[in-house]
Amino acid sequence: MSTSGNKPVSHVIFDMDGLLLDTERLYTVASNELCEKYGKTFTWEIKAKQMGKKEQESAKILINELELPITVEEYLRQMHEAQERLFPHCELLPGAETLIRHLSQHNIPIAIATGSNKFNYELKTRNHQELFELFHHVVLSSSDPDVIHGKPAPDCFLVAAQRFDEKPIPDKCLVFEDANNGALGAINAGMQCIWIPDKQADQSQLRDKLTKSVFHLQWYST
Ligand SMILES: O=c1[nH]cc([C@@H]2O[C@H](COP(=O)(O)O)[C@@H](O)[C@H]2O)c(=O)[nH]1
Ligand SMILES: [Mg+2]
Repeated sequence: MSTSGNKPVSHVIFDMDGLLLDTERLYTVASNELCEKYGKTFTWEIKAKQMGKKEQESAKILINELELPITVEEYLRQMHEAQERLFPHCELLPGAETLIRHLSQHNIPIAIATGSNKFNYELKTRNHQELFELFHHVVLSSSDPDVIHGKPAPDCFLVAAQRFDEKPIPDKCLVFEDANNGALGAINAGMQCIWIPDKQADQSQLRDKLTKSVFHLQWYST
């Protein structure tokens, strides 16, 4: 398998939120609800800083940016309450299922590297279990002791590569990401990256560093 003008890849690592699952929209619903309680406005600029981070890091960003009068623990308690209500209904994003099944049928090893934790992973994948079983492994940055720093650090991608049986070098791994932090993390890991950003993302930061940038995973579905 190769991507045009780039090095051949043997293993594929997927981000999860906003890439495979339509959960970024739900994080926004939960964050809006929380911010409104304190008379504050949640913005895309703040969200972009949070995306892909481990949840403790992400909590600190929002609390500091909006000077919320709550602790990280209280923020997480309120967010988990909203997420328990919202995530079990999340849908797959267009093209995700076709691409996952295509790679799996062709015996290309696939894994997930997400900023999420175990609790949220179970909520988000509850209705998609058969599909998520096709992944060789899943790295949950917020619950995994081997992931010290969240994206844009390379940690979760390097851990994901090491957990494939073949332990591929980073060069041979291709990452699909939606978040700026995630795409930077993949590049920092020395991997190739296809960036599928939200339409609101600031693209100037990343364009020249990436293997490819597209607006839809469906673009890759055969
Ligand atoms: O609006 C938000 N989006 C995303 C996150 C963080 O990003 C992670 C999702 O990362 P990824 O895209 O790597 O799966 C979530 O678990 C959460 O920690 C967040 O806090 N708020
Ligand atoms: Mg994402």
